[in-house]
Amino acid sequence: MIRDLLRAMGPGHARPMAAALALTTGVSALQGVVFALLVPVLQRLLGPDPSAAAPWALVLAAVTAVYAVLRSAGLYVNFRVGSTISRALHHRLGDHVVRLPLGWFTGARRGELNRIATDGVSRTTNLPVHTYPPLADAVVTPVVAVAALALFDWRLGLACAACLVVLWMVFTLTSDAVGRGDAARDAAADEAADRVVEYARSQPVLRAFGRTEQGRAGLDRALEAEHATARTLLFKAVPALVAYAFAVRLALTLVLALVVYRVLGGDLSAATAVALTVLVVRFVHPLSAAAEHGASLRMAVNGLARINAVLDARPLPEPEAPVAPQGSLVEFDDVRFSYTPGGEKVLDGVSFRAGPGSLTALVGPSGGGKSTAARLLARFHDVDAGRVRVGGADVRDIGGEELSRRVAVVFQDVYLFDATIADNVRVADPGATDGDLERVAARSGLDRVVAELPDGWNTPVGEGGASLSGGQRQRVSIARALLKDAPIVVLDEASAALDAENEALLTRTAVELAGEGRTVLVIAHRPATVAAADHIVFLDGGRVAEQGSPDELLALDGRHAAYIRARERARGWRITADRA
Ligand SMILES: Nc1ncnc2c1ncn2[C@@H]1O[C@H](COP(=O)(O)OP(=O)(O)OP(=O)(O)O)[C@@H](O)[C@H]1O
Repeated sequence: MIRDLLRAMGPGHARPMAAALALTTGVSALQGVVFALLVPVLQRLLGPDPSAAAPWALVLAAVTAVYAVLRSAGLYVNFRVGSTISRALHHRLGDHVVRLPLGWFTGARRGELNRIATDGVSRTTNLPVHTYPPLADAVVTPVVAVAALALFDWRLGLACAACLVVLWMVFTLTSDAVGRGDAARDAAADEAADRVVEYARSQPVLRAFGRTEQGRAGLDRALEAEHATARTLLFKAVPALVAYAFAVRLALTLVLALVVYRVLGGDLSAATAVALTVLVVRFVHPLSAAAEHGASLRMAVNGLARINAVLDARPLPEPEAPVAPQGSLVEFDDVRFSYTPGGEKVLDGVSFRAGPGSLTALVGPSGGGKSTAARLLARFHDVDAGRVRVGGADVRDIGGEELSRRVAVVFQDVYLFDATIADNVRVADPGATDGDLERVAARSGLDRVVAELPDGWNTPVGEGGASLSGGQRQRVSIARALLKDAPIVVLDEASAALDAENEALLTRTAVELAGEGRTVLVIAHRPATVAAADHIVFLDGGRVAEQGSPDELLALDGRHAAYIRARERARGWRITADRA
């Protein structure tokens, strides 16, 4: 547990953590000494000569004063450790996550990361303040007091020690049961959180097709599964906690019965019996609370395991001696790739070239591998075999920053920050002047969007860009890519319906960018964009089924031509081999 915590926090925290732990443990042990000192004080107070209690009372007062000071210091130190843990875990997660390949951030991972960074970290932060001190009081204090008790009466000490061993076993079983149930509930809660977000996002589609009930089925299933795991946790935890509380009371009753038995047998004086009874009864509450804190400890352990699982996710290796690409030729050379190790091949021997000053359209049926090819070019993932080259250099040998400078991607599902339009475009170049913004806005069609909005460039776009239309978001995204001024541009054409103006905009931008000497790849869904391309790569089932110029592929009258005819029929278009 401590090792897991230190691993999650990173180097430099071992000493302060060990000091805080030692202080908390020492304070609990000292509390045991305070309780044990009550025995000689009470023995003498209740005996024939109460004045004999004075020296013991002085010792008790001195130890209690030291205990009070250390307890306050411990509280302060533990609060500081708690905030250090919170800061360290957030920084470590933040620093690590930005180095993870973009392919790591699937929808499910985003939900999980959110819960880990909030719930997982807060459980761990609670450890030094709310979990460990009461647990140490419930475990260390009785152990020390029992050891001291053995000095007064070894038989009673032995009986108490046996009780503590049995209680420890029940305690371990209890917290294990809660820990297992909690891990299952956590996984179900992650799934439910993802489904809620998905349901909210899919509302426009579900309502458009009147399928809100059917669309809820997945969410209902996930919520039901979460309830089921919460119920299971309850059914496991409550009997375990009740059994533990019963075991504590049974053990204390047995010890008290032994005290009475020994008094009646004349082996123990009444004064000692009263003193021992006070001592034993003093432990009922902390011992009873131990199971709850043990359960919290197990939950924190689960949270830590999830934090460490994120920290164990490996970033893509950066080259030790980065190679500088020469130019912006893009080459796919017999590329093979699957999303899961040993899983189905999503790209299987894909080879093509996209040269500077040309527009290459990746075309093909849904699931053919077009987006995957674009992601491999931007190195969201590494290929399993073959090579993706930029300017003659394998993308794995180019530094991450250099590759990002060279490749700009306009995604289909544009994400905008909850800031103004200007801020969103400036993400590509924070130092861009207003003039730079106007220039890229004129080229991307964003100028018309800005002109129509009352606050112009200063219009807030809402979370994720929610207050803009799909077409407006795409224009912001294109403006952002233009501002980045990268020599290689990948445009993922929206497959959803956009208005005619927006449809034409992307094609025009792609042609213009290629005309300026850039390497442009478009994941093309529209016949007009395909017709405007210099080179078409038709991907089907992860393989290049055909490739060539639009004229060549139409003349071939193969898979590509049939696919385009089908799409034209669907849209009521007519295609010619002419460039747009
Ligand atoms: N993150 C992912 N994890 C696992 N499998 C994935 C992932 N992304 C895509 N796939 C799978 O890889 C295959 C190719 O998907 P890809 O998105 O590259 O196809 P596409 O040609 O771009 O399709 P579309 O035109 O519908 O966007 C599909 O079978 C898809 O289910």
